[in-house]
Amino acid sequence: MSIKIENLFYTYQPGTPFETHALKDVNIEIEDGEFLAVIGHTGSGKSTLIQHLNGLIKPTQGKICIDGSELWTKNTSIKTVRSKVGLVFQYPEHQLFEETVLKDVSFGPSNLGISQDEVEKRAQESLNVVNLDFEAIKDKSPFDLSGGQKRRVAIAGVLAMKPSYLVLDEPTAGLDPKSRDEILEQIKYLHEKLKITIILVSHSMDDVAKYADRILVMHKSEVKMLGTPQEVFKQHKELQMIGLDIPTVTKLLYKLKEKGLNVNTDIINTIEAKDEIVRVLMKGSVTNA
Ligand SMILES: Nc1ncnc2c1ncn2[C@@H]1O[C@H](COP(=O)(O)OP(=O)(O)OP(=O)(O)O)[C@@H](O)[C@H]1O
Repeated sequence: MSIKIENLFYTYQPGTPFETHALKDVNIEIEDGEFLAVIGHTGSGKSTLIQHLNGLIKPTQGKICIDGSELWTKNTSIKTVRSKVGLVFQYPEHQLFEETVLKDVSFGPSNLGISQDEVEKRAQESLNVVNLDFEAIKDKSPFDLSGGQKRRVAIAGVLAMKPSYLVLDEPTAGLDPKSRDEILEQIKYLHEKLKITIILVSHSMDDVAKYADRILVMHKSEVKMLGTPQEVFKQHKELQMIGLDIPTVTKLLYKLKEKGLNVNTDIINTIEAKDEIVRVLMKGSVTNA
């Protein structure tokens, strides 16, 4: 059981002046039970990547298999995929629209063809999992809740579908530090106790290092690194050197060459010298997906 992504490319608005290659040749496998964090600068392709996982967007090229079933083929129903892979968007509370919390959390499961009792049972369980008191909150309007509570109600709505994979796009964005820690601890609980596979997009290296089994680093639409937090951090320290000025990078290029590494010194004193440093440092030390 796993999510397998092969040769995935995605282009927004192809053939127009606004054409953007948001994903280029992404190949990764996410194992059942794993906690994978996805990090990268803004615009690096993180959201585009995760929206492919539950069939929200269709690849321009390449394929995605969920537990062996290939998406976008006639044998795989999108409805089944969406119940297996739950997606929590950035600012999910903006999608709360029912009059009561209970109705909102019940919305997803009530479309699964299960009994009303089962729907309510799932809503109750999911609200408990995200630390909200079912009786106290079920009849409240979602609009009367705090920011952190709204976020938890939105996550409960996805959990009520009983997904095997939970994909969260920056679930802590805009929250205060206390609410952020609470949400991350709840995600940890879902992973450890309920054995849900977690795919978490985050901007915070510190947060992901604490919780993730592996970290996927996206950079300019490509997978830059994929490894354990230790591997990625070791590399990240080295990569911080690209923030250095060009004369320093130039000195570094020569030093690396002296060490016997295969370095192209023809590009000294250019901006490309920084890319060369990255290439040399990256080579061989981290699994490139
Ligand atoms: N609907 C769209 N139409 C055109 N281009 C888009 C669209 N959505 C995203 N893009 C572009 O695709 C690239 C990848 O965007 P994406 O949102 O996947 O990045 P991201 O890493 O999730 O960024 P952020 O951290 O800011 O959410 C960016 O260049 C972005 O401007």
